[in-house]
Amino acid sequence: MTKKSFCDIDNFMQGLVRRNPAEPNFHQAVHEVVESVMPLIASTQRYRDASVLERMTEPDRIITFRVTWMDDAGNVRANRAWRVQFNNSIGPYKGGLRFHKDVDLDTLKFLGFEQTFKNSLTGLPMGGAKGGSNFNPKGKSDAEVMRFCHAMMTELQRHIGEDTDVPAGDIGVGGRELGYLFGQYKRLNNRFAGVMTGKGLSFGGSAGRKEATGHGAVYFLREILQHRGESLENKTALVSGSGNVALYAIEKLDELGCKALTASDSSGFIYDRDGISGEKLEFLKDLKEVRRGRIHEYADAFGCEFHAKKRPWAVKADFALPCATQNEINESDAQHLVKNGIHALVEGANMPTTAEGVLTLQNGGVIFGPAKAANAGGVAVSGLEQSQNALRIAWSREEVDTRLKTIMADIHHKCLTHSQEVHGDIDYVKGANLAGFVKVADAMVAYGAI
Ligand SMILES: NC(=O)C1=CN([C@@H]2O[C@H](COP(=O)(O)OP(=O)(O)OC[C@H]3O[C@@H](n4cnc5c(N)ncnc54)[C@H](OP(=O)(O)O)[C@@H]3O)[C@@H](O)[C@H]2O)C=CC1
Ligand SMILES: O=C(O)CCC(=O)C(=O)O
Repeated sequence: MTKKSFCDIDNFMQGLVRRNPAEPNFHQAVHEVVESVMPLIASTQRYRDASVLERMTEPDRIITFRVTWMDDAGNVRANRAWRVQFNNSIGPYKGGLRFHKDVDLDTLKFLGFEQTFKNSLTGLPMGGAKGGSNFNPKGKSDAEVMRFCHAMMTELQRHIGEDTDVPAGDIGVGGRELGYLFGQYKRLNNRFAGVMTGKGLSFGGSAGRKEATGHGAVYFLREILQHRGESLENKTALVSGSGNVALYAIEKLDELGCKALTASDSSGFIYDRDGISGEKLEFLKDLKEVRRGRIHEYADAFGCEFHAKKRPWAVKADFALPCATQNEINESDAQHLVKNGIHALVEGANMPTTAEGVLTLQNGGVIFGPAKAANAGGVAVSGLEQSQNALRIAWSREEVDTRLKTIMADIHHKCLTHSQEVHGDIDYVKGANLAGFVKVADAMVAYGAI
């Protein structure tokens, strides 16, 4: 009997779209990877024989459940939640939980798929997963968020474990939510185990985890620049978002001598020509992490520009770090960035640039650092938190930071090793996709047809 050949990208994508209709984000994430890895698959018999791509694009398991909770007015409310356990070939499932009104299965499948490759790039033994709920934390009281988290963990706890699946935070899930979630796990199981990461420092969290994604993205940008004999000093950057990733990207940019000119939330962006630093950065952290206020309050307090309902990509700067959400840079935003001579764009958020946007940037000569590589610092320090929990020790902030820097440098090196030339420059997209793919694919081949 002759074997089927799946080495045609359009053919492969048509099949994927047919099997996963109405999931545009998932299609987008898969297409980008397939474009990078198909030539390698075409030339590698063992990957073709093992159908690695077909298996890698199908989640191992999707758990869907209802979360019932009570609001402050005594109304019973119901939300939908998911855990997408995508691939555990190289380690226990690992990836964040997202709480946002727009969360759906499409979003979580794209994120779980991306996570598999990102976790592989870190060099740590972690598989890929993602979860979350369409619960909207905006405007909810602490007590409502607590009741929602306790209700969600009442079901989720059946599916996770330190050697099975280890969730963490993502959009809408930070220190407060992780505390409520972990507390309920501990109560229901009577076990204090490393089943979640991003925990508070007093109950098993790692020093530096909160800062790791933002700091790591800037370390990745620094690696890109160092490779070309350049630096961050006396430069400027556009940052979007003002949540966990954005705040600590701004902090590290400032520390390394680069002014962050912008920050945003879903209501618009602020433009501070003097840069967000010192007491202004502390104000922004308090505004977003403690008071949960809106971004215009920064402009009100410091007299800078606020642009309602706009994104920052038309402002002139040296670098761009999108750190808010998926597809926040479209083709027209990318054209603005190219026109303004942006030198490099590094993705702090997951898939913040549309496929057309990526092409426009790359064709326009912008160095493009994709999310899988650039924002892997967060999950990498989550992996370090797992190690510390397993060993029942706690490393110092300096120790964790040193390891994070090494991991980001290694990821950069892997991208170089696996990249191909585009327009005489390094293609970090291909490099990251290939490096992430090979490790997972080799493990799948080793297991045989399971
Ligand atoms: N936390 C982590 O460790 C990691 C996060 N990431 C990715 O980074 C990105 C940001 O996550 P994180 O900082 O943790 O999340 P947060 O919830 O802390 O912050 C999210 C920020 O993005 C803004 N935002 C969210 N959705 C939208 C939208 N649809 N349009 C405009 N702005 C929006 C939010 O504004 P508002 O409050 O108004 O909604 C907020 O400023 C996500 O893509 C996430 O998947 C990647 C790796 C690790
Ligand atoms: O720390 C983790 O486990 C996951 C972080 C995350 O969700 C991500 O990398 O997108």
